[in-house]
Amino acid sequence: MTMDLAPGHDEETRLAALAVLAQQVRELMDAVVLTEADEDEVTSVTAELVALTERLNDARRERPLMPEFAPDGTFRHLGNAVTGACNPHALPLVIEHTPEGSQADLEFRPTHEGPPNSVHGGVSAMILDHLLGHAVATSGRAGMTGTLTIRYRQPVPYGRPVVGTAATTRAEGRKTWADGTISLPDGTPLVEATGLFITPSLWVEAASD
Ligand SMILES: CCCCCCCCCC(=O)SCCNC(=O)CCNC(=O)[C@H](O)C(C)(C)COP(=O)(O)OP(=O)(O)OC[C@H]1O[C@@H](n2cnc3c(N)ncnc32)[C@H](O)[C@@H]1OP(=O)(O)O
Repeated sequence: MTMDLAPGHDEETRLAALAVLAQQVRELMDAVVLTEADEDEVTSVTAELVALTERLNDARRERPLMPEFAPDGTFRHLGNAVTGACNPHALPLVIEHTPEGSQADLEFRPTHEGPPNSVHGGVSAMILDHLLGHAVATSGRAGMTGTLTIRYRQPVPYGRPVVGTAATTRAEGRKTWADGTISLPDGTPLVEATGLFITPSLWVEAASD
């Protein structure tokens, strides 16, 4: 089912409300991984969540929100798993375009736990994949990740600020390479990444049609 809005409904207001819902679901997910509630309480909460899930599914889209330009002209992808304000899976990452490349202040959550008390390596890799891809895209050479190499130097904490950065390093034909890091605010590197991004032949063919 598609989400047809009632006439006069302000879509931006609805999306803002959806972003608040997504944030509440992030809080809910942390509550789930941290709760010590007893079995009856857990079962009771689950029943309420089943009902809430059904209410949302009464007006279900076929797919998450697509990339688009917001009314103020900024690019956004509200359904994205890394940056989407309307996707509870996303932190969401807010990426700044800097003279060097891309940067984001971020704070992981208890739901990102991998090894006890630190962030799962796959989650760090996902964030770096996106940051590198953003740096490549904003250099004007958008592409898909071909390879991503990660070096885990120190465990990444959750519940405290860390910084993600990325920048392109070289380009050759449809290939662009980028490096990035997740670091402590004092610059101590925790995770380093190098990626190869390839502008798909399909995109090049579509652009020349
Ligand atoms: C502002 C917005 C910011 C958005 C940021 C988003 C960041 C998120 C990025 C992602 O996570 S993307 C999702 C993960 N990646 C994928 O799903 C990619 C899946 N693979 C493909 O779609 C295609 O294989 C690919 C586009 C990578 C390449 O297809 P092509 O048909 O364009 O490649 P082609 O076969 O013509 O090969 C071109 C060159 O690339 C090389 N190549 C292809 N795939 C490769 C690969 N995977 N790794 C390394 N090299 C590769 C290939 O050998 C060749 O090298 P040479 O020119 O030197 O001969």
